[in-house]
Amino acid sequence: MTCQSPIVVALDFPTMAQSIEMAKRLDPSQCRVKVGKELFTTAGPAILDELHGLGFEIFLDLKFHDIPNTVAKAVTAAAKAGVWMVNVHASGGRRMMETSANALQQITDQNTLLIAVTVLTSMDQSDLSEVGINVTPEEHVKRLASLAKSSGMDGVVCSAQESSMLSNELGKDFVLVTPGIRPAGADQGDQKRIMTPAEAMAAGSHYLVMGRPITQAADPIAVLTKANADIASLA
Ligand SMILES: O=C(O)c1cc(=O)[nH]c(=O)n1[C@@H]1O[C@H](COP(=O)(O)O)[C@@H](O)[C@H]1O
Repeated sequence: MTCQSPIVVALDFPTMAQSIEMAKRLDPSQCRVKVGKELFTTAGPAILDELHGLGFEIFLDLKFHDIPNTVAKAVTAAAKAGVWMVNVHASGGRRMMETSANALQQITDQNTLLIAVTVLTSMDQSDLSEVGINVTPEEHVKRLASLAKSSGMDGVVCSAQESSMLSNELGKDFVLVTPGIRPAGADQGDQKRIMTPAEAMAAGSHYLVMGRPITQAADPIAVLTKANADIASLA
């Protein structure tokens, strides 16, 4: 089923049963889903089969960061499992990203998107300084995104606050995946660099990752429907 929406719902649940219960309330034409570290660690690859069986395209968000050979093997395994998108950390460097991109090119029957995480949306200037990076989040995102593009990545994960800058710098075809999406008035939680769904799309984001504002809402479908409507009204 072709998904009409840029929204990717993060199924950050502690059990397979809870994530499937949420997925069954969602419609694969209205959103994609994301399987992250918590769910994959508890449920294993079986969760991918279950969600594919429900008709969803899956972003497997395990943010691989290791030596080039290990990451290339991991993204290959993800592509063979048929996921729509998989990610690595751009800070793993050029050889890690190039080796992974080359490995995916060998798999001719899959078009899995390979995306690099730049600066996590939970981090701000002070978090970067503490790990020895003394430039603004925007500058560091730009540096890592340029490296990701020249290393063969299809796009990056960044905050929507950087989408406009990256779209101008790296072109409109370079895929921008933006978490830290908060409808007006929603709880910010641990996210620091945030935007609303409509603002993020207007800034040039291609895909919006939304977790708690949907999954923890009293009426998750209402929040998703409203976000899709706000985005559609931009067109
Ligand atoms: O790669 C990601 O998806 C990701 C990168 C990033 O920089 N920030 C970020 O929040 N994420 C993920 O996006 C989701 C955001 O969830 P909420 O904050 O609940 O909307 C979580 O599953 C995070 O793991």
